[in-house]
Amino acid sequence: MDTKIQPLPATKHIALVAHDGKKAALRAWCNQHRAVLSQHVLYATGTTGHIIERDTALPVTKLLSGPMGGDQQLGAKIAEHDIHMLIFFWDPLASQPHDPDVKALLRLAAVWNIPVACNEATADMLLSSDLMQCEIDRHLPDYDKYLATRMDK
Ligand SMILES: O=C(CO)COP(=O)(O)O
Repeated sequence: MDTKIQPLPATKHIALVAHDGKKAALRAWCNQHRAVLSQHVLYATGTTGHIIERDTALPVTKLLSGPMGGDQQLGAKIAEHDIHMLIFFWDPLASQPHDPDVKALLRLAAVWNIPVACNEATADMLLSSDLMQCEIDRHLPDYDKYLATRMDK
C-alpha cells in the first residue's frame, strides 16, 4: 500500500468513548485533563458524550449510542479525516453485544493511523505530549493510488 503524509492539525478532533464499566473512569479522566481537552474539539458516542458534557461542561458533539451505531459513526469520521485521535476506555472484563462494531472502530483507527489510547495510562501519556499543541505529520494510505490500482482489475 502506498502511503502519503497528511498532517494532523494542532487543534485536534478527539473522539471519547467508554463502555459502561469504564464511564466513571473516563469522566474522572476528562475532569483531570479538562484544561487540555478544552483546547480541542470533542466527539463522543451518545451516552458517553452526554455524561461528559453534563459533568465537565465541555462541549461535545454526541453521536448515536455505541450499540445503536455510534462506534460505526466514529469509524466513518476517522475514514473521512474528521477525527484525529481516539480515547476509548473499553472494558476488557465485559463482553459487548456490538463487539464487531468495536473491533471495526479500532481497525479503522489503525488503518488511518490516528493516535489511540485504550486505557488511562496511555491516555495520560497522549494528553501530556507536546504534540497535542502542534500540527503533526502522519503517514496514511494514499487512497487515490489505492483506487487507481483497483481500477486496473
Ligand atoms: O458502547 C460504546 C462503545 O462501544 C459506547 O456507547 P455509549 O457512549 O452510548 O455508551
